[in-house]
Amino acid sequence: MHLLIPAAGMGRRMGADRNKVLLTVRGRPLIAWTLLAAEAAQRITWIGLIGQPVDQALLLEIFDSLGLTTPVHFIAGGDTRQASVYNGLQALPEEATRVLIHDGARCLISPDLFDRCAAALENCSGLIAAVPVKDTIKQVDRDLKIENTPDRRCLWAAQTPQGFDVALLKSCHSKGQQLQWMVTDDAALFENCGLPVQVIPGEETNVKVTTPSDLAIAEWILSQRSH
Ligand SMILES: Nc1ccn([C@@H]2O[C@H](COP(=O)(O)OP(=O)(O)OP(=O)(O)O)[C@@H](O)[C@H]2O)c(=O)n1
Ligand SMILES: C[C@](O)(CO)[C@H](O)COP(=O)(O)O
Repeated sequence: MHLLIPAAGMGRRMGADRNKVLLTVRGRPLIAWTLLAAEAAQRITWIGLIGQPVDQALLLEIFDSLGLTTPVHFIAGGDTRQASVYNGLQALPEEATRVLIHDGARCLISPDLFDRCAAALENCSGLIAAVPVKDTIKQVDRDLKIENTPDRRCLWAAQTPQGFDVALLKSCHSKGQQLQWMVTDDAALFENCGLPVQVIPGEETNVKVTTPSDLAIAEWILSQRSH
């Protein structure tokens, strides 16, 4: 299975002086943990690491230091996650018919979740990992007045990996560019095109490291694994 790892963000909400995937967690750059999980997965055979050109040398140094056996290719990212994934899709080998897309910032993923998503993608053209929400979710208006409380039984928090038929996803991304859709995950492009997306149970620990408190959470989770 081909895997694209978007890792070309700026980490604004982290407030760090560099791309947050380069920050150290339990002695390793955050992105190293993501790459190691992909390496340990049985079904990942190719990795496209999408990064900003300014980070290329350091990212290449990191995956060289890991001694990965899975082929890893650097792909230049874009100004948004959507643009970065678009670039990644253009860089896929011709033989790639299915692709998993996993946030570099979700460094706590287990190899098993990669493999479960890859296996499930053999039976559908679009899927996401997700977990049921635990909080009651409120939809609010611009004045933060509650407008609606959706039925929690129908609410799942989208994670990554997200997996798709490559030709269909390329078509949805192109339509999104033409119609100027701005989405925060690739599944939304599929949905906007009226294509089905299946939810696969994700992992509570598959958090997206976004703010400083997430770094502390990642440190703790990784410390529990090394016991
Ligand atoms: N132009 C971008 C923006 C984001 N990402 C990647 O998409 C994933 C999810 O994005 P997010 O957590 O929002 O990362 P940042 O955009 O770096 O964070 P922020 O929004 O706080 O700046 C991350 O692995 C990030 O590196 C990317 O490849 N290209
Ligand atoms: C793709 C994603 O991780 C699903 O929850 C999320 O939408 C990424 O959002 P971000 O703002 O780019 O971190």
